[in-house]
Amino acid sequence: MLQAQNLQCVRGERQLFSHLGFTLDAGELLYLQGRNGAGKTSLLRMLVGLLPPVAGEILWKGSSIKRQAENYRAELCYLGHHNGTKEDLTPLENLLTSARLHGEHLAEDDAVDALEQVGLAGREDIACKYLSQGQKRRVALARLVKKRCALWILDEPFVALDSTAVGWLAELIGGHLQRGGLCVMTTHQPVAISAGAVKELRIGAG
Ligand SMILES: Nc1ncnc2c1ncn2[C@@H]1O[C@H](COP(=O)(O)OP(=O)(O)OP(=O)(O)O)[C@@H](O)[C@H]1O
Repeated sequence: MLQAQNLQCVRGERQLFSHLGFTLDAGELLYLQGRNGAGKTSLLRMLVGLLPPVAGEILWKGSSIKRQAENYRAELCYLGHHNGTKEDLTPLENLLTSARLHGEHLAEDDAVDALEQVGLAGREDIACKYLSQGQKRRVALARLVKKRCALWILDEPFVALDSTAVGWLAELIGGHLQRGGLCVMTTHQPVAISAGAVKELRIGAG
């Protein structure tokens, strides 16, 4: 369903990778690996269409993501390095605003339920600037709970989470894969996720 063909990435003066390719099918998880600065985030940004490759092509369901940008965006959920939460808004406002910006319908009850599932019950109405780093990460992750999209692209999703939240997120990703979803992610922490097929791709040397 997701194919990367012959990708080349250059940032500044440096070529980070070239001739990079993989295929990922329904129910599969791809771990991107590599040292700091190897180009993992750059590849994720390419996969979501935010960074055009110097060469190569990314295909979703057999056709270039450039030719179906809107459809493709509707089928993916990207969680970047940064949480993308607005500090002055509450977790509930953040979740509802993010859904609206992405053209999704999210009922307030469902948003409250998502926040409860990520362990933020009782914190829904406090401005995010008063939350801890791990709680802010949980606000960002709450987006994954209700959004039913096929492809999850996650950049270091476990960062700042305590062990309970790491276990919860591993189960959430496992459930997504069991329902036939796909996931590409980077992590420097080895986390056990039950998935049909786990693929690994190492970027750069070392
Ligand atoms: N906008 C930019 N202009 C120039 N160079 C950039 C830009 N963004 C990133 N880089 C460089 O590209 C390289 C790869 O960065 P990237 O964030 O993709 O690495 P990474 O593998 O995700 O690293 P980490 O494990 O530390 O998160 C780094 O050397 C970085 O400095």
